Amino acid sequence: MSDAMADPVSDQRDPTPYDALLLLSFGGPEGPDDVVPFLENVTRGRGIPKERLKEVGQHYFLFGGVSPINDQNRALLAALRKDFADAGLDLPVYWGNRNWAPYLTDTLREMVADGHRRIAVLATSAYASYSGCRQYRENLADALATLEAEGRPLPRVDKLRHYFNHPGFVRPMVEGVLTSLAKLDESVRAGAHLAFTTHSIPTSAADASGPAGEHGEGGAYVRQHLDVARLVADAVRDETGVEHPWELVYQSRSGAPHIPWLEPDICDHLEAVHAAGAPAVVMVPIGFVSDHMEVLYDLDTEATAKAAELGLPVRRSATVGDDPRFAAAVRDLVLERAAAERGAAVERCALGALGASHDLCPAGCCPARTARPAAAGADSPYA
Ligand SMILES: CC1=C(CCC(=O)O)c2cc3nc(cc4[nH]c(cc5[nH]c(cc1n2)c(C)c5CCC(=O)O)c(CCC(=O)O)c4C)C(CCC(=O)O)=C3C
Ligand SMILES: [Fe+2]
Repeated sequence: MSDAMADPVSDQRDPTPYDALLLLSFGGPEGPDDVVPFLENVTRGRGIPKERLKEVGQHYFLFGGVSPINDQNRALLAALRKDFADAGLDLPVYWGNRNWAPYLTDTLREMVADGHRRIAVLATSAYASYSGCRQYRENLADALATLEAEGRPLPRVDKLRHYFNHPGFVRPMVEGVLTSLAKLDESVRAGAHLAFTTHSIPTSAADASGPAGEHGEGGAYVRQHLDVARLVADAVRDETGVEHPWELVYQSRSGAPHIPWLEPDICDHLEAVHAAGAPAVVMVPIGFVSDHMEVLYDLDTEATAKAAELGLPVRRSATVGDDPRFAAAVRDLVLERAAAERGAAVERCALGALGASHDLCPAGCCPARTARPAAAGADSPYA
């Protein structure tokens, strides 16, 4: 691995002003009876067609009604606690979800009861966009509003910056691609294409993602993913000496068919590169932090079946999950933000062309279709 990929986690350990870290995630069902209520939570007020919901419910039932995402977050929680303890960083870590137990509001209430008032928040989404950033901020505002209505003291919550280009996020993915390439038959390995995938979102949401006017078509969402794809592809080339053709493609589209979403879809892409003579493909889910249902169903089940039908050898590379380098990156992000909040000089660690993302989302960043209160940004109604 090149020096530029070296891990620059600082050796300092002062989390002041933070007194706790909250791991904020999506949540998922843990048994067949959870599936429908979970989907109702996810889609409340979002106008997703009934047919799509039935179909997505089937994805979960295929796996016994259990999403792997909660166990993956439990593993990440353990990895964070171990990393912090090993580094001598004394900062308790809690976990709460947007759509399933443990619910964010319950966790935040517990944190306040435990005396925490200044909370750093890590969302399990590395990129800008309404779904990956502002929606989590809206959930934080909702939770704060509930605590306020209950007459409890309100903590201050600071969402840590987007970490798509942090080496602790990028480097494990590079290794994942190398592992997947090694598993391909030697006869097809050198010619293998890399298909970087992320969640499709409406093109209007992509165009509006990030601070208004700072990014062109596709917005911060597409630019950030392109930057990561290029970083991973370049690092793989440096390691193997082979220039693998690559493209950024999309998966998990929902919503009404007449509304444009980001394309091409991974399955259409597999067809296209197969027709163009690609001997094999490695699917690289750079848009996700763990191998949850969108990876397990949309890539490992659906896209893999499509490839089999085409006779195209495919592999799917691992997401970062609970990789210790990712846990160390989270520590780095906490300490970086803590120093910034204290007014101290900070060294921000970021690879690629875009630089480190902002700490505080500016007003109107990643706008919602209908404006709602969002915490942890310049337009937050909370301190
Ligand atoms: C950008 C993005 C991420 C990545 C960032 C992040 O991680 O936050 C993400 C993650 C996830 N999405 C997930 C599940 C679902 N997403 C849905 C619906 C939607 N996602 C969207 C976007 C994203 N989603 C959008 C624009 C919609 C349309 C409705 C709307 O505008 O809100 C639906 C409804 C059915 C359907 O339409 O598919 C489900 C069930 C799970 C859990 C998986 C598990 O259980 O293991 C995870 C991690
Ligand atoms: Fe989603």
